[in-house]
Order: sequence, then C-alpha cells, then structure tokens
Amino acid sequence: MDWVRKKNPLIHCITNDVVTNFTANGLLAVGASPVMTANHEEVEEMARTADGLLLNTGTLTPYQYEAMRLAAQAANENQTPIVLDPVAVGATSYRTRVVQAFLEGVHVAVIRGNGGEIAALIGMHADMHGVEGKSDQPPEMLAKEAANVLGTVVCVTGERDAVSDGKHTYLIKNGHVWLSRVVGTGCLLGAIISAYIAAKGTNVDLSRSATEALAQYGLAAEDAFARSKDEGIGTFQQRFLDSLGWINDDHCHGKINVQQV
Ligand SMILES: Nc1ncnc2c1ncn2[C@@H]1O[C@H](COP(=O)(O)OP(=O)(O)OP(=O)(O)O)[C@@H](O)[C@H]1O
Ligand SMILES: Cc1ncsc1CCO
Ligand SMILES: [Mg+2]
Repeated sequence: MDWVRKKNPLIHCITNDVVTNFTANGLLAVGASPVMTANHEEVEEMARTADGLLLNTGTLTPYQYEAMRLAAQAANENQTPIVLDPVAVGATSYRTRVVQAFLEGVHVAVIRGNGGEIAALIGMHADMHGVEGKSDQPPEMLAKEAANVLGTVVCVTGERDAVSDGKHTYLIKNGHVWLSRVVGTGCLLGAIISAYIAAKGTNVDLSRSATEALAQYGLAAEDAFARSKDEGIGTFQQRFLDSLGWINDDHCHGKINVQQV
C-alpha cells in the first residue's frame, strides 16, 4: 500500500448502509481519504474532485441508482477510474437488470465481486444466497470470460481470487477464510482496489495493480488471523484493520502468492 500512503487519494464512495463505517476506516488505514455521498445536488461535483469512484449496490435504491449514474458520468468525463461492486446481482431480477443497464451507459475500470455476482452479471449460472454467491466455474475462467464480455478488468473473489483484463489473468491465493465471516470484507476490498488504482494511475497495467491490491489485502488477513486466532472473529476484524494500517511492500516481500495463468 506504499503508493496509496504516498498519494493519499480521495475515494468517493456510493456504497451500502451495512459497510459504510468499515469502508471509511479501511480506506483511512491504507492511507486513502474516504468521502461518502449520494446526494443528487452534489454528487457530480464530488465525483469531479475525487481521485477514484467506488460504486457498490449492496443496499441499492432507485435514488441511489440515479446518484451512481450522475457520479459515473462526471467521473468518465474527468477520466477518474470507477470500481463497481455489483453486490447481490443475481439475487434479485431488479439488481441484475439495473446493473446490466448501468454498464451500457458508463465505462468502469474494474468490477469486483464474488463468483455468483460476476457469473450473474454475464448471464451465466449463479448460486446466490442473498449477498453471498458462488459460481461453478473456476475463478480464473470466470474472470477472463467476464473481462472479455464486459470490456473491463474483473476481479472474482472467494477461496481463491482471480483478476483478468481478458488477456492477462492472475490467480491470487493469499487471504484467509475468516474474511468471509466478517461482513463487508468484499465491499472494503472494492474500495481499496479503487484507492490502489487511483494512487498508481490509470496509465499503468490495471490488472496488475488490482492483483497487487488483492494480494496485499489477503496478506493483511493472514497476519490478522495469526494475531487473533485464539480470540475470535471480533478481534480478527480489529486486527485486520491494524494490519491494513501497516502493510507495505517490504512486509509483502516473499509472501505474495500470485500466479499468472
Ligand atoms: N474461503 C475463503 N478463503 C480465503 N479467503 C476468502 C474466502 N472467502 C472469501 N475470502 C476473501 O474474502 C475477501 C472478500 O471476498 P468475498 O468473495 O467473500 O466477498 P463478498 O462475498 O463480496 O463479501 P461481502 O459481500 O461480505 O463484502 C476476499 O479478499 C477473498 O479473497
Ligand atoms: C449483508 C448485506 N446486505 C446488503 S449489503 C450487505 C453487506 C455485505 O455485502
Ligand atoms: Mg459482496
């Protein structure tokens, strides 16, 4: 996260009610600055001043959808990168329909979701259980297929994570299963990918930047588990924020488990 700490990017988040506080604290921990607003009166102006825009559909309403559209148009005009987290797409027909329609009108740099959400987004079979979702496809195949269909970088997360831009595909094995026992760790990851690509710049390879962000996030979780396993997931959540606060390139040296596939 060295680049994020050096650049201190401002990340405008239009995200869900469940994870707002956790997302803001996680962004601060890695050295980014969060701002949350979906107010139609100001959302375009805020998106224009931000270095990155995060859109997360976790508790999507028609009002919030319109805010996302306005902010995304302003971000596209400014060439500010957008990260989309299509939470629970596939769980209801409303979400699937509106997120697919949204993607027809705007360009997003990165889409990050679990296997079910990404599969549903491209019309493949998805096994959804509310906000949790799985696909029967291996994550690297799904990420590559979705990247080609959607014309963006796609990150598929789960037990193993995969990132693809359609040409280059990476498999990331860092992380810990306890991440799936704390709500919003996927949502925070989307925000941190946004901070990472905003800090590194959009003229560097986005799939590599996203892969680095995922690997460092996973390593922070491994470290947090080692320091909380005797306590439980409440302590893990706190230790995870602690680890995000100090994880850096030096710490990651030799511990990154990434393969190009
Ligand atoms: N079984 C697992 N083993 C290791 N890491 C996991 C596992 N499941 C999820 N993760 C990690 O948890 C993080 C969140 O990914 P996940 O796929 O659970 O997101 P999500 O379903 O969108 O979560 P949420 O909706 O709660 O934000 C990622 O860093 C991912 O690598
Ligand atoms: C539990 C939950 N419900 C809507 S959004 C959200 C946070 C995790 O995605
Ligand atoms: Mg999710």
